[in-house]
Amino acid sequence: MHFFKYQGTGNDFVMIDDRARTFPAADQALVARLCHRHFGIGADGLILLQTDPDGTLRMVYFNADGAEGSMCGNGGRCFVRFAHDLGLITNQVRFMAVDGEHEAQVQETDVHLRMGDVADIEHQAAFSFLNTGSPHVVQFEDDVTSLDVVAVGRPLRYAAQFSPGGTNVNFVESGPDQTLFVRTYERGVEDETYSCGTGVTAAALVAHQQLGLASPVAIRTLGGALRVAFEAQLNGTFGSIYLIGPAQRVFEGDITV
Ligand SMILES: N[C@H](CCC[C@H](N)C(=O)O)C(=O)O
Repeated sequence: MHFFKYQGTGNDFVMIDDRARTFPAADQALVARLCHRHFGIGADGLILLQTDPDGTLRMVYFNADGAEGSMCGNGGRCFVRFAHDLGLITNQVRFMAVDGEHEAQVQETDVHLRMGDVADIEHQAAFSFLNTGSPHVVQFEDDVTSLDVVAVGRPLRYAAQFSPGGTNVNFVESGPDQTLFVRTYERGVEDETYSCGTGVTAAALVAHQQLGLASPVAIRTLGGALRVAFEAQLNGTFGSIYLIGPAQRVFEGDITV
């Protein structure tokens, strides 16, 4: 099986050109093995690039555990780069994903990916909860650098109030220059990843509401820098949300399945 490997701020994905629709998408064990860092290629997730009969590009995303996931922002940026590298698109594209249609632009090394509008942010005492294509807890911390993200994140990921689906968990530190530092525990990977696109999007929107940060919000992750641009409406909803940052091919190869 031929594959490509992409990464966007260190969130890495096995990318398969599945326009022939031959990939056995129901085989969770296969997807999990391809993503495994010791028995497979190694990735946080796997993405199929498909085309519908009417020519629409379609992104199908699986978490590293092999189950089909909800929307993946960094994966979406890598998907756009992949379609561009294959010569399927110019610098502007529309594609379908699990949460609906997305529009994106390729601008040099960056991909600007439009995310779905966000209507509801639930603020609780310790954290906020919202869905940016995937569900996210956003919790502010004074010192995110030395936080044990897995130890603190995992109980929230499995907390009864988010069952049965669970949630991703983001720890956010607000820096002196209006930038955020975000570390994320990702469900479906069940570990910290270097960056999570829907997670930093969630962090930026909460930081706008709670800290007054203006669009575009600059965010640092373990895997690099991202920006989130948005239009905040007076009624507390958000539109024209863009996740902006680099996405690149790392290597390609063949694996025996
Ligand atoms: N890394 C992804 C998020 C994947 C979401 C997934 N972990 C889930 O909620 O099942 C991102 O860049 O947005």
